[in-house]
Amino acid sequence: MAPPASPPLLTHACSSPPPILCSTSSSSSSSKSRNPYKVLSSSTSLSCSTPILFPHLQLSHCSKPPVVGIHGKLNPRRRFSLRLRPRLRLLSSRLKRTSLPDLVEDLGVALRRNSRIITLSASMSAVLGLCFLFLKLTAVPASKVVPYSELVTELQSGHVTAVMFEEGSRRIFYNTRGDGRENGETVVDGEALAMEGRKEKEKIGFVLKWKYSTRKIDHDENYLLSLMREKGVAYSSAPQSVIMTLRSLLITVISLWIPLTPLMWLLYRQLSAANGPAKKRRPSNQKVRFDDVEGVDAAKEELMEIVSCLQGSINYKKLGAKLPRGVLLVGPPGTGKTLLARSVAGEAGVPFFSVSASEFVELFVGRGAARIRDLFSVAKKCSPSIVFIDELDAVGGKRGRSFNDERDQTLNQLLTEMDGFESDTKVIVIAATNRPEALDPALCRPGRFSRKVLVGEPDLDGRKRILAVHLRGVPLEENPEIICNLVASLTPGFVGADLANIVNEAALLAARRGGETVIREDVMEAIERAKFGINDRQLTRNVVRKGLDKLFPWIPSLIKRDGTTEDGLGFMGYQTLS
Ligand SMILES: Nc1ncnc2c1ncn2[C@@H]1O[C@H](COP(=O)(O)OP(=O)(O)OP(=O)(O)O)[C@@H](O)[C@H]1O
Repeated sequence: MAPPASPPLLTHACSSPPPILCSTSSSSSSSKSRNPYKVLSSSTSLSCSTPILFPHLQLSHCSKPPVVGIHGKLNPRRRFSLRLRPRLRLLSSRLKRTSLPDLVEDLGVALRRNSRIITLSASMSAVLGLCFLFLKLTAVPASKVVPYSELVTELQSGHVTAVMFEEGSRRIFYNTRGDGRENGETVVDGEALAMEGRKEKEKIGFVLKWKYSTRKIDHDENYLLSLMREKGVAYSSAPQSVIMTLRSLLITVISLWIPLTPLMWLLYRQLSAANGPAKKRRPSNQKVRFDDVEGVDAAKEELMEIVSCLQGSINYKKLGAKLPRGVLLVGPPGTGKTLLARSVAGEAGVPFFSVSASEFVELFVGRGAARIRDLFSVAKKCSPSIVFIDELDAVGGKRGRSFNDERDQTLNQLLTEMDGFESDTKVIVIAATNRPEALDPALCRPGRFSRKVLVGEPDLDGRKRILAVHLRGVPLEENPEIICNLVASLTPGFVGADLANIVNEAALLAARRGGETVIREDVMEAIERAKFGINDRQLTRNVVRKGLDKLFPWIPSLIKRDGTTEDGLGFMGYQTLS
């Protein structure tokens, strides 16, 4: 990737040294011409004139030199700088490079991709906006809340003109002389409106007209009523208006739901993820054929028979036979079990449902079983079809070994589903595992995974044929057959995945070289990489000596500089012939 063109180049020393990409003046001209950016090791120090690329990387990793103030004190302001200027410059340079139509197009693509999230957020915002509008429109100036004793005092002094008890709550509203409502007109108006049950809007006006409110004290009603009768105060009771009830309900809901929303969202995600695979599971059109899988002839033959049964070229029903319900592919990793299953689907031309057993491992008890149910119901609808379960041991382990109830339930569901096929339902379950010994015996009984197919490591001939498959699209300098023979002879014990990787590595090495074809050296280097890994460090005697010295510093050097031990033996303690 080309580095950004215009970000400013910062120049300062770097005291903490994580490797960063930068150009250094110390690099030799030859290496510079090939790779202008090199990784700085901890020993490489940057001079003040060292231009540093990607300032954000550098700044986040390196501590700046302390900025010393006039009195020799550290200037803390500089240390916590947000480094806005370089960031703004970077942003503006990027903006300059992008045109308006591009931006509009990008925006359109982003909107289309996230249309579900956008619709959800828009509707949530609209609902919240409506709630807010409702609360705003129905907001009324609240009556002044006073202590109960004040109401009693005002009643005793004869200042109270009218009292109203709110039904279904403990609130008491009242007005006093001298607050503009003493002539009783408005109060009576409000009371009258409430009593007559007129429109809700007018009822709000009723609440507005009460200047004070207080909370009722239990067992004091009799005293309060006698006091009001004695003073000749008009008193009444009224229910809370519908709008006010709605309002308080809404406030309660919002105040409860807003903190709960993140939790609900997490729960929703978990549940929807649980439903995901069944929803998403669509029969895939397999392009893999039996020709693409080599070196596992016995397994191929077994599976070819199933394909013939599915296609109807073998009339197994005539002799009273039943189609095998399950085929278990057993073998070491990378031998082509998944590839074989895909080729079965490709050859049979039937829908293929591929799933990894770990997808059924769920947090909530019963979710894994539900997924299995969904998967099989879809597969049955699309029959004849093939269900492929990779790494079956993730759910098919022996039951009752742990307290993992969820896994046991999932396995029970799988057993039930495999039992539940009617004899004419053409759904074949192919499963793959590297650990057949870990499987529950119930899975392997006849009627479920009755057919076990061993997919083993390929022999010399198998390796040659696998290589030929993977070298089909690779331009080689030499005859492919020679390369196949060479690689196959050098890679005993390698499985299909290893061989595919060698071919890929060789092609990558050729591309790195800038070559048009893959040459023998690329292939040899790829084999070396596959066998020994990528490591520049040669295991010389010196390196071994240093390593041993580091591990056992208290022991006097076991190996001399010439590679022999004190007693003249080789460094591993053996007398060598050389
Ligand atoms: N017999 C083979 N013929 C051709 N290619 C093979 C063969 N075996 C493996 N490969 C290559 O290796 C890749 C990985 O193989 P695959 O996923 O089928 O292995 P697996 O046995 O299912 O491994 P695991 O048990 O780890 O899931 C395949 O995509 C294919 O490119």
